[in-house]
Amino acid sequence: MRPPADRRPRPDAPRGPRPGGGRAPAPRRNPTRAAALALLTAVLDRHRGLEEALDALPPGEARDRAAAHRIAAGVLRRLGSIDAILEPSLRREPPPEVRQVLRIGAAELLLLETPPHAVVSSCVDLVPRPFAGLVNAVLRKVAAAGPAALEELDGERLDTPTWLWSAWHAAYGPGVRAIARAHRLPAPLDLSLKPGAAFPEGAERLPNGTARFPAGTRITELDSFIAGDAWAQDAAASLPARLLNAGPGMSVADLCAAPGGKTAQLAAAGAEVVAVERDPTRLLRLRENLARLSLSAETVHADVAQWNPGRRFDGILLDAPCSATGTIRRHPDVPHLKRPTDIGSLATLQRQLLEASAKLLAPGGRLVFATCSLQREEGEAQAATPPAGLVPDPIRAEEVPGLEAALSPEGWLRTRPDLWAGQGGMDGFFMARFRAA
Ligand SMILES: C[S@@+](CC[C@H](N)C(=O)[O-])C[C@H]1O[C@@H](n2cnc3c(N)ncnc32)[C@H](O)[C@@H]1O
Repeated sequence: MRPPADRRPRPDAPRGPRPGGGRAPAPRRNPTRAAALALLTAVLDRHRGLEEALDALPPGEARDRAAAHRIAAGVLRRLGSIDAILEPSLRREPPPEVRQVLRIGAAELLLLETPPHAVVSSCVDLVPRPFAGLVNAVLRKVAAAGPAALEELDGERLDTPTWLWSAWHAAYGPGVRAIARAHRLPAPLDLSLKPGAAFPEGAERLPNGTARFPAGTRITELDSFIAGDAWAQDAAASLPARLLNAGPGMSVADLCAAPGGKTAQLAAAGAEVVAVERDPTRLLRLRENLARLSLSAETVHADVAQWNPGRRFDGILLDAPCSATGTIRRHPDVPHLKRPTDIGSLATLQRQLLEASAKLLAPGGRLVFATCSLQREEGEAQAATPPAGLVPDPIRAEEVPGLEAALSPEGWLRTRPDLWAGQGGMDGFFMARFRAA
């Protein structure tokens, strides 16, 4: 089907000195697409995080930010496929800004199915004049091919960087395809609730108690959030804190704690919690989150590797910094920002933090180690050699209803984005539990 005729002046028509004198006015840049361009340039050309890039957008209407995020996230999720579709139309590599605009146009035409007349001319208006004709011609071709063009590609493979595909194939075999497929969709909104809080209307109750809303739900409009009864936390992210079985009379150190989802769970369970975080801005956010929920915990600004509180704890939760490859559904910039070499240095840091944490555990106490990574170096390989003084305390099937298949023979829990696929999946986490010897 041919795209409908565009009544605007042809974008490649000369714009400049006009017969009557003076220059043609510069085309008005569509604010949503201009913002999407800023986001993609930040992530793909400057290697900045998508959230950080969103925060750096000039104050504009919320609608533009949300729509720009939707477009940019679509491009990041399907980057390999989009580039494969653009490739035959590009004789040479265009400047980065022009490539990003082409990707925006292609994502809108193929993924969001925005009508071509709304996409093509406003993408043309975003690029320098010499590239107007190219963008117009390429996007018209993409529009003519339509979304069916995507179906002819091996999108799962194309949209996954090779180093991640190889690592996941080695770890999960054919499961790599299901993981890659899960990364195409935005994650639902999951809420954890304070004990005794009413289950929110309209939410789906998952086997672990999480209240799940469809992707795109605005948390700030939900009654349980407004009432301070709930916080955003992926179903898988709610599991590590539960494995400590914390309650009144138990002292727990939540190490690497911000923004505090797990601190909130531990405090809500009645434990005496000390939350330790190295990043002062994130620590501030943790305090704000606890205040919003009317929960209390001691908060400490410290590097866990150096922290010496002069006491030991009955429970320790180490939710260690990691590559976050388990959260790609929520953070589609991750595959484009992380490098294979990051995994080794993060694994070294996790080891150091695990060794330091083990020294803080009271005799008989329990330690849970967790990362939101799908990489074995940041999970199974760490747990296979516990620090001195710790022995394995295998997680039992009855502790993780609905996730029995995710338990390894060693009693470690490995969640993946393709688990509970029919209900919207979950983040990829690794969890192992130990006891002080
Ligand atoms: C995976 S996030 C923690 C998420 C948190 N547990 C929650 O549930 O909301 C890791 C956190 O560790 C912090 N961090 C990284 N290295 C640290 C260190 N050496 N000491 C303390 N905190 C650290 C990061 O700033 C980040 O906030």
